[in-house]
Amino acid sequence: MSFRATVLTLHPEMFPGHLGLSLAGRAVEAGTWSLEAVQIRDFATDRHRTVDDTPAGGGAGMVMRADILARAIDHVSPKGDPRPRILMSPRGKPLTQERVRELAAGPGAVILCGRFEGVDQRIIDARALEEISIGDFILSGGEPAALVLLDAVVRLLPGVMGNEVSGDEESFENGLLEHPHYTRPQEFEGRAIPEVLTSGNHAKIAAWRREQAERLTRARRPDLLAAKNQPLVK
Ligand SMILES: C[S@@+](CC[C@H](N)C(=O)[O-])C[C@H]1O[C@@H](n2cnc3c(N)ncnc32)[C@H](O)[C@@H]1O
Repeated sequence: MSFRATVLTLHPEMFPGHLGLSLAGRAVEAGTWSLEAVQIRDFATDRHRTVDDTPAGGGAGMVMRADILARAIDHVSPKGDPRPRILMSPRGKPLTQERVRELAAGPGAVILCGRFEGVDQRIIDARALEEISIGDFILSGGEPAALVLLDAVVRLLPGVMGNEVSGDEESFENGLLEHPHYTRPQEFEGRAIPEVLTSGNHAKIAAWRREQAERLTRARRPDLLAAKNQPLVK
């Protein structure tokens, strides 16, 4: 089963972007996944292909209209489509590697990219859109966020990554940041590769890596350790 991504956007020319290159691009050619970028303006009803209007209650900017978005969503994802419908949104749940893994195991995703001030709340409610954020900052549009989400998902699809093992050892996969990496030359500007890594002792190397991962996580992301060790209190 191949992963099917449909992106609703005012800028379809931004896709596939970097996802047309390298491993992700080759995986499209191999039929592992597909990407369709659909112009939201094609679902407008007036001559000027208007998709937005002024905010109810006043204020700056424009809001994307629920009726136009509904037509677009229903066209690309009719009733019965099993794919989750996602809205890229700074108000959404932060994207995690766990959610990325779930999406990669599913049939695909329909992704709506906001622009302007965002979208009318009623389309979020009426089509049960899952709001996902890629971080606590504001982009000018959802397109780069959709590319980030799809990049993270596509590299996990079967056969996409050359070395399948590396996926399991990466940051976040076990609740820790990854240990540091080294490669040749043995010495760089007076800095040597830590001795243990050239010892050939695999148990010692594994222990050192684990220790480094824990040290880094404690220093930089204590929230990850806390989330891993403490059961959720409901
Ligand atoms: C200028 S932003 C709108 C910001 C909105 N007025 C707010 O304050 O929450 C336009 C669009 O960019 C996308 N976007 C911006 N920041 C994002 C983020 N951190 N994660 C995901 N999408 C984002 C969303 O699709 C959003 O509708």
